[in-house]
Amino acid sequence: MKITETPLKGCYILEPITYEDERGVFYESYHKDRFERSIGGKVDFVQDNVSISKKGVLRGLHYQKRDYAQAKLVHVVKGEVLDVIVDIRKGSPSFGKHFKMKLSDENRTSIFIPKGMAHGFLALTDHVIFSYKCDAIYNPKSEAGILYNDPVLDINWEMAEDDLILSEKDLKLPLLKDLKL
Ligand SMILES: Cc1cn([C@H]2C[C@H](O)[C@@H](COP(=O)(O)OP(=O)(O)O[C@H]3O[C@@H](C)C(=O)[C@@H](O)[C@H]3O)O2)c(=O)[nH]c1=O
Repeated sequence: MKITETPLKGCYILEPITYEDERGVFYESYHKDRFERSIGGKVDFVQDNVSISKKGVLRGLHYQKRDYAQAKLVHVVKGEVLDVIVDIRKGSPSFGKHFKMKLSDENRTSIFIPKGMAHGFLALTDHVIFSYKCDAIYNPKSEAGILYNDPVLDINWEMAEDDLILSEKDLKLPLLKDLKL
């Protein structure tokens, strides 16, 4: 596994070794020991999630507050997404900055997102299967988020606004400046 730290401290890109033969492909999507050695710390994942999205679906930007803050290990099983991570850690030198990257079933790359980040992704293909591990359980009362097109974040989603599909909930998310962090 190749690991590279992104410009957001503690947020890593993980590229697995893949094995291809006449049957297809094999790779380890998660290996606890190697993963923890690579990031230099322990993470106790307690929930695995899968979402399936049509092309143009934008989910985000989400985080859970305080005691339910989640670190995530995200990965695309099928299709391609533009994955976006925003640093909302108070006092962080990269506060308000984002990192984005395409994740797909071709690059087979995962991103480790530490606690204190907001996360979202845009499905670039139909029937995207997005899979991720979380180190804190889902808690609806702790759910929070930031509006995907908050001008302060200046995220280029690389798709026409008219083609984006968002939930009612995500369209009503607040701006970064209005969050109580
Ligand atoms: C996230 C989540 C949702 N749900 C339920 C609540 C709701 O009825 C339905 C759909 O929820 P949402 O619309 O919040 O799903 P979604 O927009 O896919 O939410 C996810 O977005 C990405 C970007 C993330 O980073 C995740 O942490 C998560 O917030 O699933 C759970 O039961 N458990 C969970 O862990």
